Amino acid sequence: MTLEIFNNSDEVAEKAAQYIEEKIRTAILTKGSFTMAISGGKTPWQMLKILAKAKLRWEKVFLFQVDERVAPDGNEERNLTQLFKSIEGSGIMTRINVFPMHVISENLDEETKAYEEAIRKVAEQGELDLIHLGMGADGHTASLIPGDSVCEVTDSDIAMTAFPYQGRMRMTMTYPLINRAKEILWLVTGEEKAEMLQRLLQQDPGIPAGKVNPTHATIFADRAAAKHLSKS
Ligand SMILES: O=C1O[C@H](COP(=O)(O)O)[C@@H](O)[C@H](O)[C@H]1O
Repeated sequence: MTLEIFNNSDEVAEKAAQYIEEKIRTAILTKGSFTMAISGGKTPWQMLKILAKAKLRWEKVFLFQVDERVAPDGNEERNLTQLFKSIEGSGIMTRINVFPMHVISENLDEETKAYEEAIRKVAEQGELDLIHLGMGADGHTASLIPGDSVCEVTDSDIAMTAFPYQGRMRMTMTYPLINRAKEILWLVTGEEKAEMLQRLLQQDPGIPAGKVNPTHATIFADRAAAKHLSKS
């Protein structure tokens, strides 16, 4: 696991966008396409806004969601709403292949299977080229929530949480899929994440983030999140 520390969250977003742009460029040149997944919350959107300005062959990019809240289409809490807001006006909207998690269906278990299949159709052996992850101040990542049995799922790539978290049920990528990714890019910013960043680096299995495969993982953090690190 590699750690890079930047001055602030704006710098993290800019460097992460540059990093992903380079990965996309190389993948398209070498194998013709790029498959990636993006998390939700608040951290990724600035990065995505910057990335959307890159001159790339966006029709070769397949973008999945790491997780989603069960809420109506267009709801501000939906990660998809924020994703679309981040790329609107950039000109990539009609070119990039976005795969929304369908969370307003009557049968969400069926939708989890359908999403898993959609990933397997475009990503060989269901291995995404890059998964972006964030981390909550409680150590959750994706919607792998502390104490929720969704963290124990090993036979599906996509699953529903057993309980609402912050008021919403969620659909999420599970460990098997996340841990198969060719590369993981963590974005961790803000002082409230400082303790969890230490635990992530120690691969502490007591928090959901600590159980993510560290082998091909890079963490981009800001100084606030990394404030304890020089002391440890
Ligand atoms: O609830 C969520 O939170 C985590 C962390 O979000 P962040 O904005 O604090 O980085 C996020 O990774 C996850 O996708 C999201 O649903």
